[in-house]
Amino acid sequence: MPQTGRRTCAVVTVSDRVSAKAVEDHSGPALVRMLEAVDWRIVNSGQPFVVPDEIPAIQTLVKRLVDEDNVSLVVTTGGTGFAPRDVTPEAISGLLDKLAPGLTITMVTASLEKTAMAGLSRPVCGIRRRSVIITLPGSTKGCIENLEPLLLILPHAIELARGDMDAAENTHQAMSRAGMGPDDAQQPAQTNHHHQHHHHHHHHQPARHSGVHIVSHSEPDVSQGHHHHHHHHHTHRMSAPTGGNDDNVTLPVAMRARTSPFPMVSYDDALATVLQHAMTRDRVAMNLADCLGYVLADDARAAEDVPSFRASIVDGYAVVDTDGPGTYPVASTTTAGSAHSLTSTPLKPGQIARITTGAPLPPGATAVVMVEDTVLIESSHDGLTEVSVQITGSGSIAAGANVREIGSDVSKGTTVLPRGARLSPGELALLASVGAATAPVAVIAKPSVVVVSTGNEIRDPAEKELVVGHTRDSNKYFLMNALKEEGFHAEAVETVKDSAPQLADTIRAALNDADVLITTGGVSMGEMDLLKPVLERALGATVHFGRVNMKPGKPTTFATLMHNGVKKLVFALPGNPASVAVTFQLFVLPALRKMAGHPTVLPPKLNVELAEPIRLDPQRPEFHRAHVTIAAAAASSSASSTLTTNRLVATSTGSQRSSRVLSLCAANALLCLPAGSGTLAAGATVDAMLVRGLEGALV
Ligand SMILES: Nc1nc2c(c(=O)[nH]1)N[C@H]1C(S)=C(S)[C@@H](COP(=O)(O)OP(=O)(O)OC[C@H]3O[C@@H](n4cnc5c(N)ncnc54)[C@H](O)[C@@H]3O)O[C@H]1N2
Ligand code: MOO
Ligand SMILES: [Mg+2]
Repeated sequence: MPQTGRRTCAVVTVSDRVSAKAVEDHSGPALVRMLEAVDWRIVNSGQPFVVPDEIPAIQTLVKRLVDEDNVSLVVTTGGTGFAPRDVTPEAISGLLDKLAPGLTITMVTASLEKTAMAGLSRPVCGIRRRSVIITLPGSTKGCIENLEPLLLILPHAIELARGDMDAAENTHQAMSRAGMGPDDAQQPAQTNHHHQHHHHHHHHQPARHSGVHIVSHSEPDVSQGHHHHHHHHHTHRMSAPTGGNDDNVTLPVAMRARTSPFPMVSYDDALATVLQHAMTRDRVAMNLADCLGYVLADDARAAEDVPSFRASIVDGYAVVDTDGPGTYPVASTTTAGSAHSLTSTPLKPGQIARITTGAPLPPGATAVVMVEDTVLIESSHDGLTEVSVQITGSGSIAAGANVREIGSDVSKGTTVLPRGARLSPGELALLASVGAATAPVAVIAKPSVVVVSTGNEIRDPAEKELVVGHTRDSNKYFLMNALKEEGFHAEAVETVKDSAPQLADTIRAALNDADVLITTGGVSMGEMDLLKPVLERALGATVHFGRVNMKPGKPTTFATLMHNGVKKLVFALPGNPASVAVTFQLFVLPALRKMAGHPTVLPPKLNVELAEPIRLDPQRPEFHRAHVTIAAAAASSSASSTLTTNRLVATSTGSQRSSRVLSLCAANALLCLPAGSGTLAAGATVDAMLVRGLEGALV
C-alpha cells in the first residue's frame, strides 16, 4: 500500500545506468535523506524509484504516483541536461496541468550562485492534479543544491495545490511570524544558521544542513567544503531579547527554527551511533568482594586445587575398601575443619574412622560409607561414643566411593572463566573458591554516571505542596534506581533551571567526575529547550543525533565531547517520564554495558502473543510498555509429553502517553511495534525486548 495524504513524497531517479545497475544511485538516496530530515514521508519505504531515460517509462511511473497513489510531491533527479538521452523535462512537461516557473526560477537562481553550469540544466516544475512535481539535475551535489532553496516553501506549495486552505493559512501565518513569509522571503537575515556553527563536526549529513539552510540563504552550500569555512555571521551575536533566557546560544523565540534542524534517524541507526562511541573502559584491579557486575579483564585460572585435600562427600565412616562389609573398631574421628594433627593419623586395614562431610580423609582411607549404611555394635561405658560399628554393605564401599579427590572439582591452573565473563554471584563464588580473592582481580572499569534533571518546573518529589505549574521529579528516581539495579554507580546533582549558562556550568562540572552524563528535559522545540544549543555551542560537543523515529523518545539527543582530554558521552533524554525510561533502556544501558565490557549489551528479543488488541501509532514505530508473563501451557496434545509448551503473553500497561508514569509499572518488556494505521489483533505475535525478568502467570 502506498502511503498517501499530506507530505508524502516520491523520489524518482531517472538514469539509464542506474536502471541497468551499472552504477549505484547516489542522488536519489541523498534526496530521500534531505526530504526525510524535514519531515517528508518518502513513499516506497524510503527508496527512490528508478527508471531509465525513456519518456514512456518516466511518464507511466509519475502518472501512477500522482493519479493513483496521490503522492503530494514528486521529485525527479537526472535527465535534465543537454545530452541526447536527457528527456525528463519533456516527459514531465507532458504530464503537467500547470507550470510553476517560480519554483524553477528559485532553483536556478540559487544554483547559479554556486556554478555557472546551472545554466545548462533544463528543469521543469509544475502541478498535475493536486501534486507538485519537480525535476532536479542528476548529480548529487546539483540536486541537493537545487532542492534546498525549495524546502521551506514546498509544504505550503502542496497545501495550496491540494486546496487545503486551513493548513495553508496556518503555514502562511507561521512563516510570516518567523520572518519567512512570502513577503520577506528574499531577506536572508533571520537565520538560525549558527545551529550549524561547528563546522568541524564531522557528521555532515546533507539533510541536516539542508534543514538549516532552509532559512539561511546567505550561507554557502554544504557540499562546498565547509570544513574550511567559518562563517561568523552577524546573527551569532544577536542582541535581541530572547524568550526569557539569559544566554546567547539561541535565537529569539520568534526566530527559532520551526522545523527541527536535526534529521530524524532510525532507532537502529541511532543505537549503532551510540555503540560506536561507547568505548570499552580500561582495566582496574579490584577486590573480589567489590566485583559484582564487573567483567573480567583476563582469563581467571584456579590458583589451587579444589578441593585441596581428599574430602568426604557424606557423613559416615572412612574405610579401606578392600576390608568389605563387617564390624570394625572406630579408630579415629575427623570432622570438617578439625586440626591437621587429628586427621593425619593413618587408617590401617581393619579400622574405620568417623568422618563428616567436607572433612579430610585420614591417609590410607579409600572410601567413605554413609552413616545410614552402618549399625552401631558397641558404645563406650558412658554410652557417649562409638567403639565399634558394622558396615552392612547396603551402600557402596568401592574405592573412591563418596570421596572428592584433590582437584576433582577444579584442578589448579585450569581456566575457570574467560576474559570478558561477567561476574554474577555464581562467577564470584567460583573465583572465591579457587583462591582469586587473595589478591586484586583485573576487571574492566565501569563507566561512572551523573544524572541531571533540567527544567524550571521540576521540584524535589519530597516537596510538601506544589504550586501550579510545578512537577515532581520522577525522572531522577527512575534513572538513579535503574542504574543502581543494573550495577552502575551514579551520582545525581541538583536540578538545573532552563538557563544556558547554568546548564553549561552544571554539565561541565558533572563531566569532571563522570564518563557519562544523562540529562532529562529540554531537548524538543520549545524556547526553554536549551540542551542541544548548549551542548553544541557552549560546550563544543558534537551532537550525533537529535531526533529519533521512535515513540516515545523522539527528541532523544546524543552527543560526545572532549573534556579534560577525555571523551565523554552525553545522553540528553526527553523530559517525559516514559521517554526517559524507554530511551534509558534502549540507548543508555547498552552504551554503559558496552563501556563496562559486557558480553551482550542489548535486551533480548522474544516473540510474544498479544493478550489484547493494540492500536499502532500512525507516525512512529512504538516501543510499547507491556507486561509479559509465561502463560499456562496449552493442554498438551500428547499425554506422554512431559515438556511444557511456553507461551509468552503480553499485556499492555495501558495508555502509552509519554507523561504517564503508570505506563512504566509492571513493564518488563517493550513491544516493538511498527508505525501503521491498523490495530494488531489479540493473539497476534510481535517482537518484544525484555527489559526485566519474566514471571509466571498469576495464580
Ligand atoms: N513542537 C513540538 N513539541 C514537542 C515535540 C515536537 O517534536 N515538537 N516533541 C514532544 C515530545 S515527543 C517529547 S518526548 C517532549 C520532550 O520534551 P523535552 O525533552 O523538551 O522536555 P521538557 O519540555 O523539559 O519536558 C517535557 C515534559 O516532561 C516533564 N518533565 C521534565 N523533566 C521531568 C522530570 N525530571 N520528572 C518528571 N517530569 C519531567 C515536563 O514537566 C514536561 O511536562 O516534547 C514534546 N513537545
Ligand atoms: O517521543 Mo515523546 O517521548 O513521544 O513523548
Ligand atoms: Mg520541551
